[in-house]
Amino acid sequence: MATTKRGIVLMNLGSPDSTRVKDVRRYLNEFLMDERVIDMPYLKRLLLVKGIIVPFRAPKSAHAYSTIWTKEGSPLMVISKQLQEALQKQVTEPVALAMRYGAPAPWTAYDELLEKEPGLEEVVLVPLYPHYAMSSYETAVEYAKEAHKKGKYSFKLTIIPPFYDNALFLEALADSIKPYLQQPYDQIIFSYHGIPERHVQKTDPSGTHCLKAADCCNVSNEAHKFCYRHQILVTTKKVAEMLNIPAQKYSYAFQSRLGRDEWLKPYTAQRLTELPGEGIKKLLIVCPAFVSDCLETVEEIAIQGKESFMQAGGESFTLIPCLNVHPMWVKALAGWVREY
Ligand SMILES: C=CC1=C(C)c2cc3[nH]c(cc4nc(cc5[nH]c(cc1n2)c(C)c5CCC(=O)O)C(CCC(=O)O)=C4C)c(C)c3C=C
Ligand SMILES: [Fe+2]
Ligand SMILES: [Fe+2]
Repeated sequence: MATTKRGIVLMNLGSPDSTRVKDVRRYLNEFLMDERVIDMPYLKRLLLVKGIIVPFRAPKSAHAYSTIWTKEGSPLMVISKQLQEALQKQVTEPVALAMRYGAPAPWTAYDELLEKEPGLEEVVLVPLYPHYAMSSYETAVEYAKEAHKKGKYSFKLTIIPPFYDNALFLEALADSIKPYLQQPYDQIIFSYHGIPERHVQKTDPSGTHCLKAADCCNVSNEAHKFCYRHQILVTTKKVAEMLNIPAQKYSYAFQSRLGRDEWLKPYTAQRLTELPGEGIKKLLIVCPAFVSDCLETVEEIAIQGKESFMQAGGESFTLIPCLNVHPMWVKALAGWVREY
């Protein structure tokens, strides 16, 4: 029986090349000039990003990165490479890594696979995002498709869909949280990267359901295939059920807001200052929109978030690590690649 010669590309977001302001500026310019991240007409976006956001943000972000940077690079890059190596041990197909911003670009990953497997017939692309958002999953997929088309590669590109409700992902996530539930806690927050509310409406193909219909995310609808809010609610509810966490002991919130637009609510930063006043003094926090620890978990939550929670009267604050190279997560990836 002839088998297809396949390769795998794991695709994550990417980090700056270093913590130097110049490198962070270049990274932020590429990231925020993405029309799926800052969805404005080109000239308006250019003025806002290059004239206002990046000049102010780059030095601050560079400092934030410097507090979490390791000898090998940013946590996101280091962990993504570890994941690539761990998956490579489980599958016979060559595995490469690509990033949406910065290096390695998708074409570098394609070329690397072709070098290892010259007769490559199919590449399975795994965007490392459990949930659909135009600013994460969609932009990564479109970028990888564009690179495939421009490079006139002859192999077929197969793309793994968002896996927010996939049993293997949920089981791995639940397993990673479980040991932390042994310690005394008042509540566990599922904190997801936020997005502007406008983005949720933009990805609704009907234009009439998301954030328009009553209780939209809990009423079955075609739009949920692209609805970030619906998908994070499903992940939260299913994991809480799997771990028997009672309703009053868990909640969800959205972090990393940028700018003044309305983003999905509640905001994690605000909840962290309110919770101690509501009697929630011992907090667990998990960030399931990220499969690898990164600036947004290690700096924003574990450093800044902890500080504001403790200053508001909190007693204990524990960040549960992302899936990173959890054996069940690596196994899940290997299984999907076999299945697709
Ligand atoms: C989980 C998926 C992500 C979504 C959705 C997302 C949306 C989104 N992000 C910004 C702006 C920034 N995000 C930044 C960092 C960052 N974002 C994600 C993931 C998602 N972003 C990750 C994994 C990271 C960490 C990268 C790392 O190197 O560790 C940053 C850069 C850092 C900073 O200056 O804060 C920005 C800027 C917007 C505007 C947005 C939706 C519109
Ligand atoms: Fe982000
Ligand atoms: Fe929805």
